[in-house]
Amino acid sequence: MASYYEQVGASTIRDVVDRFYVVVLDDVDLKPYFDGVDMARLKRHMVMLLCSVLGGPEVYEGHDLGDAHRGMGVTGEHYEKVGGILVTVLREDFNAGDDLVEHVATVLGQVRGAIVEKPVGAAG
Ligand code: HEM
Repeated sequence: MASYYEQVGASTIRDVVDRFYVVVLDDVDLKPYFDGVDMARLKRHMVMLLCSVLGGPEVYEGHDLGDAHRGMGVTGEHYEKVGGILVTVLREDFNAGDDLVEHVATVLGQVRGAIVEKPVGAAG
């Protein structure tokens, strides 16, 4: 059976990532995290990561996700928001099927612990 990557194609994955960051940066709570960030590089790394998560041949060459987000103080609430944006973009803007969306949601659950530094509702 064709991998999700083969079904979707690398060029669509690039479009998904472009759209994803448009929505993320449009959110007043999320935007400040990305001040001064090299977005071209970030998008390139996110595309590689998403391609490999979907079964493509790309090898993720960015930092380990824990290292990449260390010190940012990403809250659980903001994590759910970002993950929710990715899922919504896939489902609503790109008509991704349930299987693909569920696979991505599973991976989001697996990497959450590496990225979130503050539990939901924690002060500060
Ligand atoms: C939802 C799951 C997430 C995934 C899969 C993810 C993935 C990534 C990847 C692949 C990078 C690039 C690392 C590198 O270039 O070496 C990155 C960087 C970054 N992420 Fe995330 N991320 C997630 C959630 C978040 C959240 C919730 C926030 C903040 C609210 C966030 C903020 C950032 C920022 C600001 C950078 C840039 C770091 C820098 O270049 O200095 N990420 N992320």
